Amino acid sequence: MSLLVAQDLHKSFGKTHALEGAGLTIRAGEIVAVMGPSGSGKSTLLHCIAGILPPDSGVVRYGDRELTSMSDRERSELRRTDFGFVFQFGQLVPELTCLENVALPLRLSGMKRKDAERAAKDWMAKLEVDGVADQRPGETSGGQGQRVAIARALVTAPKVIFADEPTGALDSLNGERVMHLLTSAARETGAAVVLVTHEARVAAYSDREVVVRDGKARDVEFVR
Ligand SMILES: Nc1ncnc2c1ncn2[C@@H]1O[C@H](COP(=O)(O)OP(=O)(O)OP(=O)(O)O)[C@@H](O)[C@H]1O
Repeated sequence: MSLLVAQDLHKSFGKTHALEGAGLTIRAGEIVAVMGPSGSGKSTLLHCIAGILPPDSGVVRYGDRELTSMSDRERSELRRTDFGFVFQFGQLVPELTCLENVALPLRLSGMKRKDAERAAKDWMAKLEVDGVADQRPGETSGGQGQRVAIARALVTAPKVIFADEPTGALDSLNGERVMHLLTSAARETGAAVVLVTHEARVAAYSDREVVVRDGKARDVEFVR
């Protein structure tokens, strides 16, 4: 079943045509790697399909709803309820402890502190970072920080996790560990993962690869 469908996306930044007719289909629960050379438009595509960046033209559908015709407010609400995000540098709130960071999305949706922190602790244990619960992000290693960020992305049980170079700042051993934990957690919850990477080693964790060249995405059916 198609969960997220993007058709004929165009996006320019001044004279730079980042996307020129890109399309993509993500099915429920699948892990898709978006690959391609630097500057080909991978991040722009991810931001457009995740409702972070409005395309200049083209359509993005999520289930039976059209992201591209929603108001900013509806799109933010959808991102909060249905999507999770992991970026290259975790993007945790530095003033909060790791536990508070993971609990934050639940607190923002109105959950009581105690319940939110209990759920956050469970996810931190699954990602093997419960040991840094009381530390601030600046006091953890890069790999721990990324695993905390993944716990935060998963805590709301999103339908889709968008990950942009989640292992980009890690050494290969930590990168493998993060990918293993991210993909097994996603498989456990049934979340789809859209993973931007330029590393074949990272893409090897996906079910399927999509290659972006010159702002156009081409599906490569490659089921492992
Ligand atoms: N906010 C922006 N302002 C101006 N130009 C941008 C912006 N974001 C992206 N671009 C340009 O759009 C093109 C596509 O960028 P994008 O970041 O999507 O590529 P990418 O494939 O993710 O690259 P990389 O692998 O290097 O991260 C590039 O030429 C980039 O310079």
